Amino acid sequence: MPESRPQLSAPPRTAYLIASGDLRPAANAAGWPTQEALEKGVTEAFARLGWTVRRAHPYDPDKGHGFIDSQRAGLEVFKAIPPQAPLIVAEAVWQYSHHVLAGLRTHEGPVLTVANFDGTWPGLVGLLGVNAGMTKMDREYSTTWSVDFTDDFFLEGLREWTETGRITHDSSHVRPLPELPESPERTLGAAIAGQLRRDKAIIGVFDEGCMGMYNAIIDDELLNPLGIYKERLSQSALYAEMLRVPDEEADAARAWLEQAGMTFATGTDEATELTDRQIREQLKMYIAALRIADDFGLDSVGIQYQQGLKDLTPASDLAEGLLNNVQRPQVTSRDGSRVLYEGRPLPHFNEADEGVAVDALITHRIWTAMGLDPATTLHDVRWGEEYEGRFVWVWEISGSVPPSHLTGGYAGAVSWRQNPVYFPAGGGTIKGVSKPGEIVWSRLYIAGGGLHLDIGRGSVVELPAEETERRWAATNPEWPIAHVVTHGVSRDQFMARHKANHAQLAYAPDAATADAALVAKAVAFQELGVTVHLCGEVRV
Ligand SMILES: C[C@H](O)[C@@H](O)[C@@H](O)C(=O)CO
Repeated sequence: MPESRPQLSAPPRTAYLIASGDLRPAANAAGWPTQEALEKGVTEAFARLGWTVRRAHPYDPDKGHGFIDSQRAGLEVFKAIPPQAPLIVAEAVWQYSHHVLAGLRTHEGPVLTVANFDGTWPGLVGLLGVNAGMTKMDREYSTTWSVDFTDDFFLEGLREWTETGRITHDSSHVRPLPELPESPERTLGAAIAGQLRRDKAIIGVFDEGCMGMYNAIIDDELLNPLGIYKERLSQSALYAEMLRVPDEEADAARAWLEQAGMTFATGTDEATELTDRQIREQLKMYIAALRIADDFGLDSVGIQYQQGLKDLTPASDLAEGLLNNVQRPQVTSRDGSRVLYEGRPLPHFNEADEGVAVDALITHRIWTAMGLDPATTLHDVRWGEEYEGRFVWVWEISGSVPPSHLTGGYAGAVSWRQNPVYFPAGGGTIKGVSKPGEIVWSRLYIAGGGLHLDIGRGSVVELPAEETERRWAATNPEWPIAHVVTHGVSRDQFMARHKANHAQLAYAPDAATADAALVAKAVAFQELGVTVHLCGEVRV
C-alpha cells in the first residue's frame, strides 16, 4: 500500500514562494542574482502587510541557484507545500512552465504569479508563459509585476490578494468582435476560412513541446476543426537531412545573403564567437527544412530547436527568419529540378509554438491575398519603458525576424552569435531594428477548453539610436528588437490580459490598410470558430 502522508496545514498570514527555472543549468545560474533581488522585493512588500513569505525550496550551492529545474523537482517541492496555502510563483527568468504546472493543477490555495518589470532576463516572458499554461488548464490565478515593488499598483494588488485571494485587473480595453458591415475584407476573411476548412492545411512540427511551453501545444481536437492538421516530425530527421546538404549549397546561400547586404559578426572561438562553420550548418538547416517541408507538403513549419538539437548543432534562428521572408536564398529539390516554395515564405513558427503556427498561416494567406508583404513573426513580450511620455514595449524574439521587418531590410540585418548561456553550439541571429510602421498584433490561445484570439493595432516606432542601444544593453543585444506601441492598451492592461509569452505581428503600409487587414483576419478566425476579442483602439 502507498503510505499516506500527514496533512500539512497552512500557517496564518503566510504565503509560500516557488520559482520555476530554466532546464539549462547555465541560464539558471546566470539569472539567480536577479531572482534573489525579485524575491527580496516581494518578501519586503508582503512584510509591510504583516505577511510572511516562506520559500518552499532551498538554494542549491552546488548548482548556484534556487530554481525548480525539472518537472520531477517540481513534484517533490509541492509535496512539502500545504495544499491550502497561498502560493506565490516568482519569476525573474525564462522558465519551463511544466516544472510547476503539475503542482499548480492540484494546489488548492490561491496562486499569485509575480515578476520584476525588468528586461535583464526574460522574467516577464516566463510569467506570461506560466500564466498562459494555467489559463489553458483552467487553473485560476492572479498575477502582478513591479519595477521596484514599492508602487501603488503593486502594493494595492498584494493587499487585495491577501484579503480576497484575487487581484482584479482593468480589462475595459477588450470587447467582442461585433457584427461587421459588408466589406471586401469581411468577404476575404470568410473566403480564407472557407478554403482552409475545405482544402485543409498541414503544419509540420519538429518535436512538439519546446521549453515546457504547455500553452504552445494545441490539441488536435481543437486544431483540426479549423482545417489544420499536424505532421509530427523529428528533429533527428532534420539533422539527418542537414548532413546530406553539400557545403557548396550552404555557401551559395551565405553568398546570396551577403550580396543582399546582410553582415555576419564572425570570429574563430567556437565557444563564444560566431564562426563560418556555424553559419554553414545553420544554412544547411534552412535548406533541409525546406526539403522536408516539400516532402510532406507542409503549409507551415516549426523547429523547437531546444532539447536535443541545441547540443548538436547551431541555433535554428537564421533558418527561421529566412523562411518567413519573401526574398531569401533560393533552395531547390535535392535533384535541382524544382525551386521550393518559390517567391514566397514558408511560414515558420519559432519554438514550435502552435498558437503562432495557426496565426502565421492565416496571416500569410490574408496578407498575400491583399497584396501585402506576408512576412510575419512572433516576438517575446520582453519588457518596456516610457519614452517621451508614452509606453514603448521591447518586443524581442530570441533570435531572428524576417529581414523585411527590419529598417534597411537585409542591409539592416546583422548576425551575432547566440548567447552561450542558452546556445552552447552557437549560431548566428538575424538582429536589427524593426522598421517604423503600422502593425496588427495578435495571439491565439486556449481558455475554457476553446480557442480565443486577442487582436489589436499598434505601431512600431522609431527611437533614437542611443535609446535603442540602451534597450538592447538592458536585454539581449544579439536579438532583433521592435519598439512597439499598442493602440489603446496600457502596459498593465496588456500584461494582465495577455495569455502567452509570445505576440505575433505583421506590418501594413499604412493605418487604413492595417485596419482592413485586421478585419479580414478577425473574420477569418471567427468563421473558423475561434472567439475573437478586439483589444484597444481598433477600427472595424
Ligand atoms: C533563449 C530563451 O530561452 C528564449 O528562448 C526564451 O526567452 C523565449 O524565447 C521564450 O519565448
